[in-house]
Amino acid sequence: MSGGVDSSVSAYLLKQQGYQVEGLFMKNWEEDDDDEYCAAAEDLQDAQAVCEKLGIELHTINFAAEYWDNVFEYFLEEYKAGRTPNPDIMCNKEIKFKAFLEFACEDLGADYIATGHYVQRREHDGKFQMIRGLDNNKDQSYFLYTLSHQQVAHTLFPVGHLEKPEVREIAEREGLITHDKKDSTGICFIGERKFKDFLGRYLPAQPGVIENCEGQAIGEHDGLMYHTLGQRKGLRIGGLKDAGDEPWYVVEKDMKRNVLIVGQGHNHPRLFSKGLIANQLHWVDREQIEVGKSFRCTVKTRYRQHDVACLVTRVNNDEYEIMFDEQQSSVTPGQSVVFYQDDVCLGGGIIDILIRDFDAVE
Ligand SMILES: Nc1ncnc2c1ncn2[C@@H]1O[C@H](COP(=O)(O)OP(=O)(O)OP(=O)(O)O)[C@@H](O)[C@H]1O
Repeated sequence: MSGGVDSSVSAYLLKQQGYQVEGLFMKNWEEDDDDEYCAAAEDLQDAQAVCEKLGIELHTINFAAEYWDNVFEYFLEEYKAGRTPNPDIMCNKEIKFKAFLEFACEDLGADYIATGHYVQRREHDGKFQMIRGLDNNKDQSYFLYTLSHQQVAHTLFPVGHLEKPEVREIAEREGLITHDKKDSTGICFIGERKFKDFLGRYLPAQPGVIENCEGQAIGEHDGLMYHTLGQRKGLRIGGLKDAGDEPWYVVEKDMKRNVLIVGQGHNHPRLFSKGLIANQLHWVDREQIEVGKSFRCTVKTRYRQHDVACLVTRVNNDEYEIMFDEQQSSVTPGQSVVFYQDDVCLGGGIIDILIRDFDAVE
């Protein structure tokens, strides 16, 4: 229980269904002097209030050391390498569905864990598949592709077949104080504080030049790690004659020269990829395919993106090539590519290399 509305209603629904329910609140981040930004204490109080209302016990556990070693260090390494990681996906893999699941089953004697994620599961040929959440707007399967079918088999998703407004209505009707609590946004350990200040505390920033695609210096950046491909906001560009009003977008991070390369207009050709190479593949319940073999499915290269049809080919033991039917804008190394067959989440991997027309020309 996170102290949010989705896990509160999940606990309520399971109790209604006759399960013996207990709450588990985890703490993953030790606050520092900046703790005005950390809502953990308030979240714990809310989880406690909901458990009291439901008449269930609340346990707490601290996974801050595991989180630091397995999620936060990966997050910093990726930024250092010029990539844009997704720590929530790593947190699900290493913490929620590993340390947390093990603790619940082994130490608390649970048969299942349940979370307030908007996904569903379905038994198929004796295995559990992960299905998109019914509420298209909230579907969280993108963040859960690292789960195995055994982990899915041990997890209940009580709100996955509901729309978010229904979940809030249930919470209000049942007098749960979390009913109107705002959805969490952004990276949990950064919270509402400024991303740039936060990252700057852990990684040295190296200021440099911004160039246009013709190699002309047109601005300055405070560090490549503060920028991501496709980004528009926060670029300091100036003094360019006849540039017009169209906004500028990051199209490349030249790590060797510490130069940020930008292109003008949201249709700039260098923003588009026709495919990508992914590694660190995980399959929820699909058999591994042989090297050289292909299959068709749809993918998302970012949360809240429409699926795009593609051909997936296993290139070697570790790498897969994904070629889109239609070019995609702002695909970003370090983010995840997630595979679907209709509503079934097949699995996913980490985007390593982009396949773009202009790369071949250069
Ligand atoms: N600190 C925590 N302790 C225990 N469980 C957590 C914690 N944070 C998240 N979870 C579990 O993971 C689920 C998804 O977490 P996420 O951060 O995406 O929150 P959310 O979708 O806003 O859900 P909620 O409304 O329950 O906070 C939660 O519903 C909860 O079951």
